Amino acid sequence: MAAALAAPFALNGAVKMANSTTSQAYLDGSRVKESKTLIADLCRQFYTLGWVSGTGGSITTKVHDDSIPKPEQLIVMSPSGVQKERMVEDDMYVLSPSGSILSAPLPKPYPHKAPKCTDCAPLFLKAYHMRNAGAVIHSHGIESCLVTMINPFSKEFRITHMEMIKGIQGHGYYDELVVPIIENTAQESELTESLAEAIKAYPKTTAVLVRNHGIYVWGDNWISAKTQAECYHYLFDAAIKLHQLGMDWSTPTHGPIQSANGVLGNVRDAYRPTKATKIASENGTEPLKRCIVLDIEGTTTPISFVTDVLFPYARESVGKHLAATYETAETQDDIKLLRAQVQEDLANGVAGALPIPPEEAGKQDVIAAVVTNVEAMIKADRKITALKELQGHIWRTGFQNNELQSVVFEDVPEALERWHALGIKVTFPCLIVCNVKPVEMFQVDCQKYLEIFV
Ligand SMILES: CSCCC(=O)C(=O)COP(=O)(O)O
Ligand SMILES: [Zn+2]
Repeated sequence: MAAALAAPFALNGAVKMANSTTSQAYLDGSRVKESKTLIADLCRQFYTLGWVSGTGGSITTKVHDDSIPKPEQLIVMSPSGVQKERMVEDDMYVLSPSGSILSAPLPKPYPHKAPKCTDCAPLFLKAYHMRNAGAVIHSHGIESCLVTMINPFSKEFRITHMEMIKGIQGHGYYDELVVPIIENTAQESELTESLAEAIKAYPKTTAVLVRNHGIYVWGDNWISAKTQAECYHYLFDAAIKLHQLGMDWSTPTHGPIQSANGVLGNVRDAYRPTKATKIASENGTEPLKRCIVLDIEGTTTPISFVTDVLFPYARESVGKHLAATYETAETQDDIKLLRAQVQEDLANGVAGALPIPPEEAGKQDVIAAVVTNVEAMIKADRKITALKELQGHIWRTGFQNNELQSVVFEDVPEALERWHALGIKVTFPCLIVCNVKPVEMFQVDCQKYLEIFV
């Protein structure tokens, strides 16, 4: 027999709920009984799946009763620290919709511990209150644990193009399923605030993963929570197996994880522990984060963009750029560099070199001579600093004026987003052949993922 508690809601043997008064008889009645038995049955079943072994994991359901609006239905929860597969109806707690304990199990003799409501109670209440859930399952299934460990910095689990995604509320086969990951804490109840934050930040989610621990899954009722929990575990298992096969679970094709030479790089390699990472984690400090150094020409951007767009643009814009910026210190420096280069070229008899007159000759004459020299240098495909500097400045203006539109391969934004989600920084080598700041070579929506080049 369960023991009824004197809770703030108990009124002369009646339990006052938000809009209705329920008698003690209701608390002891068949609907509550069915929910208690259901939790015991489900726990036995989930034990065989490894979701609630070693007393871990927990289940809660509302007392489904069509005559009572869901926010006012009573809640049944399992006890804490017990062998979940051996629980019976009388082991369960009954709570009011706001979370007050209305009835608790009777103590059992040694070696049983004194009864206590599940430590997951505050977390379950968040799902009830923030999502109007009808049932919540907390699983310690190893798949839900391992999937958070593959990429230890990831804040989300993402997967797409898997049939079982259809079993998750509001999702279709082609949708990307995103499950937030929160960090584990010493005590279950300490997870409450980060779980609430994740629920708020991911309005579409019906689950939250807890790193190195498990998952919380909720649904409109116990059937929905159970179905979704099964689908989530299936998808985590699939992701782990794909990862073991060297395949990328997060892309639509689930193809091989690209080699370090590929555009996407090798995310597994990005997490292969280095000595420094190992030492840091052994010391209990946060492991070092990794950085990917990207090339642009031929890696993120077609080489043809440089040859067919950037170089012609620079050639055609020299005169206009010099005329518009002639008085600036930057352009004066560019002209100074070019004048010195031309003097050297003249001394060496380089074809096409023509003297650039001194500043006193006037803006027009200086610009005309610079344009002639620059055209000859571009025609000869000279790789000289003076030319690269001027070209870089012309391209920068072109990107700023939107006369130049950046081009990146179609899988680059996806890779940048994924690396960003994994906490991996993306940067570029200091010397870029075309002397454009890398950030300018990317569409605005990609720029946020880049470390700004300085
Ligand atoms: C070995 S289980 C540790 C506690 C835990 O994570 C859990 O889910 C069980 O909580 P409960 O209080 O329901 O036993
Ligand atoms: Zn747990």
